[in-house]
Amino acid sequence: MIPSAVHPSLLRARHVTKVYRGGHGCRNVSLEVRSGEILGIVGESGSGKSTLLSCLAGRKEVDRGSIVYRSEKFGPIDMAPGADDRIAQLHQSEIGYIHQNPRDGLRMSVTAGGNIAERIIVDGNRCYFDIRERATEWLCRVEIPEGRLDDLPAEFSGGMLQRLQIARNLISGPRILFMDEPTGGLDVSVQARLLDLLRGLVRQSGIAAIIVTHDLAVARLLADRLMVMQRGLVIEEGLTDQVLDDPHHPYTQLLVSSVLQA
Ligand SMILES: Nc1ncnc2c1ncn2[C@@H]1O[C@H](COP(=O)(O)OP(=O)(O)OP(=O)(O)O)[C@@H](O)[C@H]1O
Repeated sequence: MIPSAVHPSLLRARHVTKVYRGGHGCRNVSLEVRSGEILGIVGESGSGKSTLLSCLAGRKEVDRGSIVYRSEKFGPIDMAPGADDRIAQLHQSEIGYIHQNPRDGLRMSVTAGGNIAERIIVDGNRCYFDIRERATEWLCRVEIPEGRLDDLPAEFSGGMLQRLQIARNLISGPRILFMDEPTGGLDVSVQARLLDLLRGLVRQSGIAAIIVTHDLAVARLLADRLMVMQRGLVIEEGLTDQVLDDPHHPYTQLLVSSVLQA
């Protein structure tokens, strides 16, 4: 049962721990995210960022701790997988999840338009012209030519696939967006355009977001606050500029200086 006390945060995690057979996933992580706030989670490969993100989004079971999302429709929801069958509904409406590999977040056998429209169809919209119009509008917002509406994603470049995944997630007006290395695996120039686009869309809509990245430049551009992870633990957190310009923990200092030297 979720305590009935009302708290202003959209997402609240307490002492989240996920340990794999082979070792650490994430340990004892507590955080809060409020509406309109972008939290960055940074750290080297294997530090536990993706594990934490999956747990927070209710996609992975935790061994210990609690995660509560304050839904607009349902009120406080325990995000432990299986704890509440409304989590699946939230993933079609109030919650968005951007995978590093867009193929994991798209239906590759369905047209671009079908991919984008899925959430509004699930939401009950049955008007063909309206659905097509909104899908076209979102295709244009993510800078994909509207003539590609009926193409299959397999015919798209990596950057376009990622933009399609973003449109698919944002069309339902989610309140919180989880992003796992959204620009990973893309060329630098494609990355830069995608980041600009993401920043604009997230800021315009005022939604909360949690972005996992190993790239401090991405974190600097998108995040208001940062958490730095090492071996499953959060070792430093604060406002993004504060953490990156004046890192206190030796590991954060090393991360920042390795970028400066690159
Ligand atoms: N399904 C799994 N089974 C066992 N161990 C796992 C699993 N997923 C992740 N791990 C281990 O947990 C640790 C944290 O991995 P995780 O993928 O969360 O880190 P990360 O910071 O996101 O790294 P990357 O940026 O490389 O994805 C690593 O040691 C990893 O090998």
